[in-house]
Amino acid sequence: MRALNSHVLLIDLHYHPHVPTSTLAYFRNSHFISSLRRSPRSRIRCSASPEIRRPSDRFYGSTPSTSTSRPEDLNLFLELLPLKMRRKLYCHREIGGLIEVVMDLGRKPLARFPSGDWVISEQPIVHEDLRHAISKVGEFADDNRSGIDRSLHRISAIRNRKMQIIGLTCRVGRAVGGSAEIIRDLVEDGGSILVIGPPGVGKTTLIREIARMLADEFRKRVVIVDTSNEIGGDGDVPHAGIGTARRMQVPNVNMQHNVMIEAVENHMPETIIIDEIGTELEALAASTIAQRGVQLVGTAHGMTIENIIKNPYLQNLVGGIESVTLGDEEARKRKVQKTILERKGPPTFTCAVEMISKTECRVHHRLDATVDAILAGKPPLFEVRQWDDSANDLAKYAPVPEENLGETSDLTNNNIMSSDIESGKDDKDHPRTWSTKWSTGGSVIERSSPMQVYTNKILEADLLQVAKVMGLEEVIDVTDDIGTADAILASSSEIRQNPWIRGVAKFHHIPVFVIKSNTMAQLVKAVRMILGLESFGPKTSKPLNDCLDIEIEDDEPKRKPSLEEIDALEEVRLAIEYIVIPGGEAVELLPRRSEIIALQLELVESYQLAAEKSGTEQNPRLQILPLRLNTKKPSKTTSVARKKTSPTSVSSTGGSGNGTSVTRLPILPE
Ligand SMILES: Nc1ncnc2c1ncn2[C@@H]1O[C@H](COP(=O)(O)OP(=O)(O)OP(=O)(O)O)[C@@H](O)[C@H]1O
Repeated sequence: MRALNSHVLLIDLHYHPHVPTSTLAYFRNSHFISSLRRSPRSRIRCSASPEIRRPSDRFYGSTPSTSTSRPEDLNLFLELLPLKMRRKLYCHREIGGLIEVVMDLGRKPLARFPSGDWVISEQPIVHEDLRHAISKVGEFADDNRSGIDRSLHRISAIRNRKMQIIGLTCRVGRAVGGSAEIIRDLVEDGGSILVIGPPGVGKTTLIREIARMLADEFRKRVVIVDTSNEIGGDGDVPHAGIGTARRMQVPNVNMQHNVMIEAVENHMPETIIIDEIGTELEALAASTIAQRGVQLVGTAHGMTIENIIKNPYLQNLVGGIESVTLGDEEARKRKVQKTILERKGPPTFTCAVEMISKTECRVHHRLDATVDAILAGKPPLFEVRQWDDSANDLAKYAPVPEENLGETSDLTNNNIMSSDIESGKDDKDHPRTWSTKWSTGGSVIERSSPMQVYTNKILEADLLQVAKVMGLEEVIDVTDDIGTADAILASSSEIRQNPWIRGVAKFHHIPVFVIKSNTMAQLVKAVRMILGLESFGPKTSKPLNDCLDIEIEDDEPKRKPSLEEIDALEEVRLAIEYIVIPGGEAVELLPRRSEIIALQLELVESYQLAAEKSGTEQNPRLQILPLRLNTKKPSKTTSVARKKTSPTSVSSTGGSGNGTSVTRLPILPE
């Protein structure tokens, strides 16, 4: 059951004038930035019900969402500081958003706020200040971290070579209710979620709230593997911020992976929450857990998925990578180099969230697709989400991939959630809400349902099957009613024979997508073009009186001639250039398959010579005659064939009158 059952879901697709500044900063130097700037983006806004907002408090008011930490939690934190420093800090207007206090021996103490650092006192820290702070916290574990009993604060120590503490980083921990609203749909979906982001961006706070949400709202059996007691707080009774989730402490950091496995084996969890997966063993333990069908929510340090892919210890989290050497044929088909990188196996996590700030993130709905795209050197598709605390509003931006930009001007505002489409994801929160606008002749028809395609002499079942394989069955459908169709899909022969299709298309302002053959490859391309996932290419005829004709070209690379073909054509060339033309004699060629004979005939005709078929039905062959053809220009295919066989150029040195003789060629060198 959803806790925020009064959520309002507004689907609002339009050009959004602003991209959040911090998002832009994050994407600087990235090719995504251009697509974010240039592309029309779809925006989905989800407003949460007002109940989740509580009256803001000076201590918690400046934070996004709502802190569920108690005021005494902050008092516990401030007690770490000597009285004078405490008083000064307490008066700071941003005290509610305090992130950390840094105390280094012999240096001025610093307070870190979201707005920047602030010097608490001009008096440098002395041993006594450090001793005071240390006396208020528990023992430091072997990761040099400690906490304050029943609070979420984290105290990390810096030691000198004699192992004496000479510096402290004291981080304010707080449970922030509502901080997981930004990815509520992912949490609810039940897939495993990898959260990555730079230090201090709010990963621990986010997964703490996810743990609470899953345990309290979705009634799941949640076990937190709490390596440095950061999620559930210090002490044996966990902090209220984790709700009814259970917490397992870890005696020392090197045992984190053991405790992860132990959690699955002993406590029958449905979800395991783990902060900071950082070693190969932990990554392996995570993948073991995922294989046992347990939902996993974990964090790792890194800015982007690419960082994780490049990290040899964490690679396993995204399925691992391996280099593969392709055969010539395969490499040509895929249009890639022979040695490529590929994902080794399925990633441990279903989706990934790259945290940009406490209120912004990038969601990769399908981690496998993202990893594959990165390995193939293509931009991965993701969704940018931004939580607006003041409006209690979630905005989702889906950048259109770069390759889809630029050429779709005739079908403007073809706004589709491309990342979701690509991922084949069926968002339960907003099913069947693809909104498409076709702009035709100045009038815009708006619709909020799957694209309706009218097919002509193309099996509907074929189209639907292809859409299904592509994971796009939710966004494309077929219709019998051409008047309500968004697009027409027809074969080129049909279009030639039945010009009425164009007439109707023109009348209803519907684009016509024309395929040459009913192959899967052409249908895949057609589906992508209809949905605006692929540009139309140079062959698109511009709108003729509002009717847009889009010819779908074959992606197949032009086939190289086979050895047999080269051999047969070379035979023709030699016969013509050595015997037929200089000697004026007919030449009978070797028996060949009829397709090859057709090619030979084309080449003969390109020399403007006549030929006739001879031989038996089983062994057909061609005879080149020393007779000149009157007209016939060399065809395109023939000229290609000629190039392949390196023909010698014909010199026009004269010719005989009655059309039966040929121009003689100079004698060729031996
Ligand atoms: N949504 C939020 N609203 C207000 N404060 C937040 C929010 N998320 C995190 N914080 C604060 O930001 C600071 C850093 O948060 P957190 O410890 O969760 O970051 P982190 O990414 O886990 O850091 P690290 O990687 O160093 O462990 C903490 O003081 C925390 O209270």
